[in-house]
Amino acid sequence: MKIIQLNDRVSLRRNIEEGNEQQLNSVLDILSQVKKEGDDALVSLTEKFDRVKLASLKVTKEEIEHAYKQLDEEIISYIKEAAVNIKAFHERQTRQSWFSTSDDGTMLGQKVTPLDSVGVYVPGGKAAYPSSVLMNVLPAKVAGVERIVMVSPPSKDGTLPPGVLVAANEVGVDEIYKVGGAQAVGALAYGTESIQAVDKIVGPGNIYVALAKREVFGLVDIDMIAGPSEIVVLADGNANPAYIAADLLSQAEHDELASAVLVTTSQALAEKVSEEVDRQLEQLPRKDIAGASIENFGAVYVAGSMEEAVQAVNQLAPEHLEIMVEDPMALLGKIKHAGAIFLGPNSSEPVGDYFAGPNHVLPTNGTARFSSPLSVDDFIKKSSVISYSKTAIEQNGRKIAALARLEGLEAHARAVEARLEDKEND
Ligand SMILES: NC(=O)c1ccc[n+]([C@@H]2O[C@H](COP(=O)([O-])OP(=O)(O)OC[C@H]3O[C@@H](n4cnc5c(N)ncnc54)[C@H](O)[C@@H]3O)[C@@H](O)[C@H]2O)c1
Ligand SMILES: N[C@H](CO)Cc1c[nH]c[nH+]1
Ligand SMILES: [Zn+2]
Repeated sequence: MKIIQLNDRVSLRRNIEEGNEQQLNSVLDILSQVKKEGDDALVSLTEKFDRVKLASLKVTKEEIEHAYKQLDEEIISYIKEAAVNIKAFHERQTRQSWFSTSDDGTMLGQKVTPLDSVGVYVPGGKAAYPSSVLMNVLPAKVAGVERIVMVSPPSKDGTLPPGVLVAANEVGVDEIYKVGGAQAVGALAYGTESIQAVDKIVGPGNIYVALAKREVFGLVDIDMIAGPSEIVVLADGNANPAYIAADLLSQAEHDELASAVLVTTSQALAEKVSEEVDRQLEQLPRKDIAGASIENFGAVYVAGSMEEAVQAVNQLAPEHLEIMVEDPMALLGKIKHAGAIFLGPNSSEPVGDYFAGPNHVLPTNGTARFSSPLSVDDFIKKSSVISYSKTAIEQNGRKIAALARLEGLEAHARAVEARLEDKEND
């Protein structure tokens, strides 16, 4: 792993979310096929990209029952326990409608309503992600979304992985379809004969999924464009190099484009972690992927002071930040930009990926500067409520009419004045 003396130009930005021209053209072509040909396009595109000819897109009850038989009781119980933790965390995020009344009889408020329908994309190319089913569906459930549709690309035998199906069934997904990539996003946005369109599409995916989500945004809402995983570890000289190397590799194994970075005040620790990464990498089953990620987007930065190190972390604004210093709580207040912050030696990043409760769908590529983890807020919307009394309109009607005329909007002014002049308005 490269060891670099820190200067002020650290960045995780990888300019990958734009895609190249060929990828964008391919996505536009796929979306237009789905719009024109509906289910026929979904079947032929699945044959082309996933190499499977589907007899039907919808997952049946029998397929879900079969999935339960393929998994050990023990792992099913862990999926259930993770779901309990994730649900409990997200229940603390719920918002209530509120209304307030003033002496003149005015009532103002904010009405909170869950979205009617949501489509959840679960990636299925390089790995199966039952954890992403829980993380995307549970906040929608807690928000009260009525219809939750899941899509995921089928494996070569035309099925979805058992863990994905069991997780979906455990958290109450209403409909599951075996379709992935840009074509799945198109189906959720435009609707086809079998898949009714939804109001919002959430969930991570590869570049084709990301570009398709960006393209249909406006017709439907989207959560974010979640890019490849990122981890930054902030450590002092006393941190455990083996733990740090293991945690860096945990994210590197996601993707050749994932990034894993250590920022430390200790040259000695930098050297030990670099050696540990090389040693542990050799023992990993996905060492090709993790190795490419470490080679291209891995780095160890050595800072002159903890202050300088914290500044670098805020500049990186990583998806995941682990703080491995003597007193991590003392540094927490100084961290401004990070999707999820893991404190102390036992809070390894995968604790958050699977089990603790907070969401693992997080802002990437520096977007933690202005955005937040997926949450219940992503699945609700707010309507403002205004109720003016006779007293309130009499006291304020002329002011409102004047403000309308300032904008040259006579009809606005007259609409309000109609109430003031109406003798029957008692
Ligand atoms: N941020 C998170 O929370 C999170 C969680 C899990 C996974 N991920 C990320 O999601 C991504 C998953 O990517 P993936 O590829 O494994 O699965 P995916 O399901 O996103 O993509 C697979 C689909 O891509 C389409 N595709 C493949 N090649 C294509 C081509 N040449 N032209 C058009 N379409 C094509 C196919 O339809 C295929 O079904 C990874 O980057 C992973 O790191 C992120
Ligand atoms: N670390 C990923 C988000 O960057 C989420 C995940 C799913 N499974 C394992 N990890
Ligand atoms: Zn992960």
